[in-house]
Amino acid sequence: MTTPDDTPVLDDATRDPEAFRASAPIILDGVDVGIDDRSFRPHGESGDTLLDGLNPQQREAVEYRGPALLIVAGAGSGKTRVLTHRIASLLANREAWPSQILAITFTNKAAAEMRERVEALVGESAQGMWISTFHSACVRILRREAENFGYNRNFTIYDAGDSKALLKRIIKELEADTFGFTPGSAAARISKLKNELSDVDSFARTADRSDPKEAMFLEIFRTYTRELARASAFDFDDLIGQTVYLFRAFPHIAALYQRRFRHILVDEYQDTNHAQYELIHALTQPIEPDEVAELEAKDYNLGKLVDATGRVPGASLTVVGDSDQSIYAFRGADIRNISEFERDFPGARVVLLEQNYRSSQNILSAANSVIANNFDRKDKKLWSAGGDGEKIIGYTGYSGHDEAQFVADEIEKLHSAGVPYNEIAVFYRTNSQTRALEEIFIRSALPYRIMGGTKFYERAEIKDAMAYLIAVANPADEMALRRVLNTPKRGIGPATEAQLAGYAEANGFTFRQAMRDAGSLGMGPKVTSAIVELARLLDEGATMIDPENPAGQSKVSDVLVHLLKGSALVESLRASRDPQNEARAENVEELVAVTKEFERNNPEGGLVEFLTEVSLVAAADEIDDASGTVSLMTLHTAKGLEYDAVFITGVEEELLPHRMSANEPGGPAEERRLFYVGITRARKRLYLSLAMTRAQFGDVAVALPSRYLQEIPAELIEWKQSPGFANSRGGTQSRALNARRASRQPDRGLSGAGGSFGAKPEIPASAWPNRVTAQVRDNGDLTLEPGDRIRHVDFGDGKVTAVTGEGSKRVAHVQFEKSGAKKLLIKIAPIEKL
Ligand SMILES: Nc1ncnc2c1ncn2[C@@H]1O[C@H](COP(=O)(O)OP(=O)(O)OP(=O)(O)O)[C@@H](O)[C@H]1O
Ligand SMILES: [Mg+2]
Repeated sequence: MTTPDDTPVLDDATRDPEAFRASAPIILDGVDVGIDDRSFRPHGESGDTLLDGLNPQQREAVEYRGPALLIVAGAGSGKTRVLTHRIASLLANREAWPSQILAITFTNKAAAEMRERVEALVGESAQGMWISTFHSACVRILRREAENFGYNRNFTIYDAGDSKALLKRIIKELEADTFGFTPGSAAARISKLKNELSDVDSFARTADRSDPKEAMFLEIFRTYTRELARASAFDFDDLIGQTVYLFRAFPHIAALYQRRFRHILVDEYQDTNHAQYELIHALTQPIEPDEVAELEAKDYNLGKLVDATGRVPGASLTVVGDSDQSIYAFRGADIRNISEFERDFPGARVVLLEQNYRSSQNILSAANSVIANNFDRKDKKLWSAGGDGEKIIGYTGYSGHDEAQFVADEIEKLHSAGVPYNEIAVFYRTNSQTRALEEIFIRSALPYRIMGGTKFYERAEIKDAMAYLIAVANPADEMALRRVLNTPKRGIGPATEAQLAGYAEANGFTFRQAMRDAGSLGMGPKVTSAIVELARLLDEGATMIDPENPAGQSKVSDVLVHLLKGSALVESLRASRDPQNEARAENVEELVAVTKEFERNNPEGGLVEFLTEVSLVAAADEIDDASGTVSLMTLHTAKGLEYDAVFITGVEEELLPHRMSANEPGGPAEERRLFYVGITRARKRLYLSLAMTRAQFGDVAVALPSRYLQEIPAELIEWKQSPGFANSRGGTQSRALNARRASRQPDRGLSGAGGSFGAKPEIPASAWPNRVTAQVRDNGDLTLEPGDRIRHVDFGDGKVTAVTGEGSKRVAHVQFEKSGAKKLLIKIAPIEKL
């Protein structure tokens, strides 16, 4: 493994600084930033041609040179494209070294794509740029600087599953479940605090300790923090939070990065949380004159970066975003980061983009009319010069399987008409919806891939094999050690494990040291030798990756194979004769193939780099456009992507909006943005589908059309099979009937399209114009009169101006404070009287 050089090599004076307007970069780690004139050679493209094919606003954004630029625009208006061209233009005009650029994307895949596009525009010079996610950028900084604040550079990264596993143990030990804590709830709360940059000490200062539940939470948080530190591990949120902490605590380290990155660009800025905001803020700070003097004394060689006033100005910051696509509030994302940008970065230029280049007008009109229902937003309308295009296709299945069959049939039609599979995507709100889709797709022999479903790396056997690698890379990682201790079975039971832990605790040892020393614990000879053998195997692995090893460092695949052989992990799976274990054994072998592929792609990368890469794969990263398969993913994963044809399935109440969001403040509005994100992924064809009954939450339940469907003008949708049953002959009754029939005759799944419930009732498409009455609730005989004040879950507070109609058709005319005048069907509107 190559260890990046930890001493910053400062400006290299042999370079001709006159060739560049900006001064030469600091070389932070030899591998990444070893740029010299030879590798900096934009081929052919001059800065001017980079502006071809951009509209005037896009050009303005690409050409702007100044401290801060905010590009706010709707979906598909070229925000990401502008970022790419902006980087290319800085490079092509030789205004910046690649190493002076930091571009933040939402997924590693988006990063790879942006790098490719920049390379296509300016050639190889894109190398040495940092184009990455927040998490990846922070890992690089932390690995380099870890030792400066008491961490080992081989620290482990705990993903969400690891954090929960640790919390599960802690909750058990503290008996915190009696207070109602679950690993999930504790993880969510800790994550939220960390995203607000609140650590355990600051939390302790504000927590109400007289409340036993709060006191217990503090205890959980404290133990969790201690265990992470002991294991030399960071959880996902720490990656950002600890980097911010590092910059605050060590200004001279911050200065290194402030000096290095001259251009910082952030995509999907609407989804940054407070910690990420602070990170960007720290990186764009100027270096003040007194600090400049101090740093010069330390050989920082700030050279030409120092301006006439004696300071190094802050990096130029470009952020792009769309507040209508903010879908991560539940993870602490804060739209205010956009709305307050101008205040936070004085002198910022704001560029608005209006034209959409992605979708046909019908798709955009649907998106516009849906999102217009969110109050508290600036009105903006997406438009396209590409013509109306096809109508949106709607379909109501009798069950999830019927819906899935429709999707599969339509995909086949598209495919025969020449749309490649990889230009087709199917979105859903929750992962549980994939079951029906998968069953039908398998039966129809449709090639598909699920993005971010049960991930390869989440499988138990893969986690086991990975734990061996982690224990080798980071001997302090106790969770990894405990995981491999008796996997495969070696007769080391929980009592022995506790004995080891106790011994370590009592003697101030690490768990690993206790294992090596197992001989002095007086346990049986068999157990003792099993433990000592395991410790020896792991130590062998550590020697294999030791940079000081005279025989040279081994490849990751060799280390893995050595560990697998030594532990007999695969062998024991094979020996069990359980066919599932055979599949597990194959998965572990697949992991060996993964390490080999990693070696091909990263000839310089070692074990730590491999582990980092694995822990940072996000759902969307699994997408492989070249693979010729239909992509299935959640709406959250779909952000930033585009496809010729898009299916949004399960457009039903309870799913979209999701039932969990219904009572959250801002929940339904956030769900609407999610739907908006889904709609705006489609270039040419959009399909919206739902089912009358859905097997969900362990039950077959009647499903109701989503309230959002009503928000799309009827003329934009052509219903192949309409959900207009509520208004057709027989009214709601026939629908209830269907539902009852459904529950008597459970969905037989593979019995075929619509076959589950016998003959399909004919529902005239003309029934749709009356459209769905999305029965969010039943307000019974709620009385309302002009003058009454009400609160609507989406529209906020308003005053009733008139009431018309009778019985269940009574309509309230309401003047909302923020969202204007609306008419609401009193029986079902999500309102309460104030
Ligand atoms: N001026 C232009 N001429 C032609 N095509 C363009 C232009 N600007 C953008 N596009 C294309 O339009 C599509 C959408 O652009 P892009 O992905 O950059 O939009 P976005 O604003 O980032 O969208 P989202 O909000 O969904 O992330 C892309 O295929 C892009 O190549
Ligand atoms: Mg984008």
